[in-house]
Amino acid sequence: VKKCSLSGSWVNDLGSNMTIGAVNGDGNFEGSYHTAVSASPNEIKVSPLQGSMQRGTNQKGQPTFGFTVNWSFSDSITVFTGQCFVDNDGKEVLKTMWLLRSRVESINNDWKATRAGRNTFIRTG
Ligand SMILES: O=C1N[C@H]2[C@H](CS[C@H]2CCCCC(=O)c2ccc3ccc4cccc5ccc2c3c45)N1
Repeated sequence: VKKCSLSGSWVNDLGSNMTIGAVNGDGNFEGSYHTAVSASPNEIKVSPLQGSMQRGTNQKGQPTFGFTVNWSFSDSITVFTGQCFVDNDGKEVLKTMWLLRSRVESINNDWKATRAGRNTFIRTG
């Protein structure tokens, strides 16, 4: 099976763009994320991401991964987790789920502080 690599540039179903650098020997990587959407009143800025992917030898080249985006323009954070697939046309697709934790003023508001969702990413360029 063609290997699926996370390095490079991706766009998701919301129009957000992400660029991931080289994956090091430990399976760790860094990159940047430019979200197309936000529920924050602040202007959206490119934000750093860091993550890891599984590189077990038993992988059929379709690794699982996780990464965290620290929203540089606000006091919130998103963790993505998913898997890199090669689809039937040989295209690489990242199927992910995410949790967005927003800062809330009081523990009484903790119940409404986490949003969850899914995103699919394909390569750009
Ligand atoms: O590509 C993708 N884009 C979206 C999905 C998952 S991540 C998400 C973008 C999140 C941007 C930060 C944000 O909305 C945000 C930032 C700061 C906030 C501060 C305070 C908040 C209080 C209540 C609710 C919020 C909801 C989102 C917030 C923030 C808050 N995929």
